[in-house]
Amino acid sequence: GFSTSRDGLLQLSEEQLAAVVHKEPILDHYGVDKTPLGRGKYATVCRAVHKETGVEYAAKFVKKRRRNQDQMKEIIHEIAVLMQCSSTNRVIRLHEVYESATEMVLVLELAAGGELQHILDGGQCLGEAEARKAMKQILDGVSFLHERNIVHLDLKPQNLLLSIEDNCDDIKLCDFGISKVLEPGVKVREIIGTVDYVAPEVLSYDPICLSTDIWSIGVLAYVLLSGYTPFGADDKQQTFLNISKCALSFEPDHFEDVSSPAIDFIKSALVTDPRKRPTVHELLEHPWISLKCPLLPALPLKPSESVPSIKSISETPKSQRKTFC
Ligand SMILES: Cc1cnc(Nc2ccc(CC#N)cc2)nc1Nc1cc(C2CC2)[nH]n1
Repeated sequence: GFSTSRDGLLQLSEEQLAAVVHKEPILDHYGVDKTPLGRGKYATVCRAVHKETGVEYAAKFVKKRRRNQDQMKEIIHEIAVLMQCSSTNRVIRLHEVYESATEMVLVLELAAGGELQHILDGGQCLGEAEARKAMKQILDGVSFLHERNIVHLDLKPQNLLLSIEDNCDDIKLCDFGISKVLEPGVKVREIIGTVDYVAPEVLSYDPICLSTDIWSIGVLAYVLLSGYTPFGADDKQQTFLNISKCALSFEPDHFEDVSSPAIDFIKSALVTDPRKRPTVHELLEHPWISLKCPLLPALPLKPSESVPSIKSISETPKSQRKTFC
């Protein structure tokens, strides 16, 4: 088990840490690419190949000190969260940790498809079926976290990784660098996160809760379906204002072929009062995601079954008609 400190950070005992941290140089065991794959807030991530096995990973280099402040508590928290998430495929797996004088290096599962953001670059968006499939996986990952009282606080397309390039069949959450564990009675307030995805309570410095992630999920669905951010503006201040006022609009030409269940899903999450937002489990039950009605029968039907003709459907009493959607 892991203990939490007063500020929402998980802790590891000396033994737990010693069990995962290697003190020798990572370069003794891995070939690390010079060009980084990308940068988190305070980290550099490079492709790394294990010399003996040839297996590829993503090595995340995190400075132990930042602006002359010790960051070990925050780094240990990220390691502990990743260790708690080792039983779900919806979160990037932690493999090993290396420690040098100045850095901690998290050796993480490589998602070769890169960031979901990459698909959205150039103003692209996903088709509704793709967006639904992506959102279902993201909700599965977030429900795993929320069941453990972990709030991610930085859900955005850059932190959603694809196992396979341009393919939304296997999406993984990453970057728990600013996540928190919410304990009853522990007030966590953080003015962080990425502007476009941050919830109103973060801007007004009110306590953060699991529903802070639900707001970001609403923004994510809006972006995947339209390619636009709902509150984006030319400058940060205006974006903050749009978020605080929850100035939400659905431009007809950005949403013309988006279904009303999808619009309703977005509207239900983008509610100013965090207590009025659905939980992640309620979102998993939302008609857009759970697709309450049965899908069209997979063709071809068995020879014995004939597809009912329109005439026979109209003769079938309403109560006995199968609904297709
Ligand atoms: C092919 C690829 C391309 N670009 C990034 N960008 C990136 C960099 C840092 C963070 C922020 C973090 N953490 C998020 C995305 N990650 C990739 N694969 C990863 C990246 C990783 C682990 C998460 C680093 N596994 N596979």
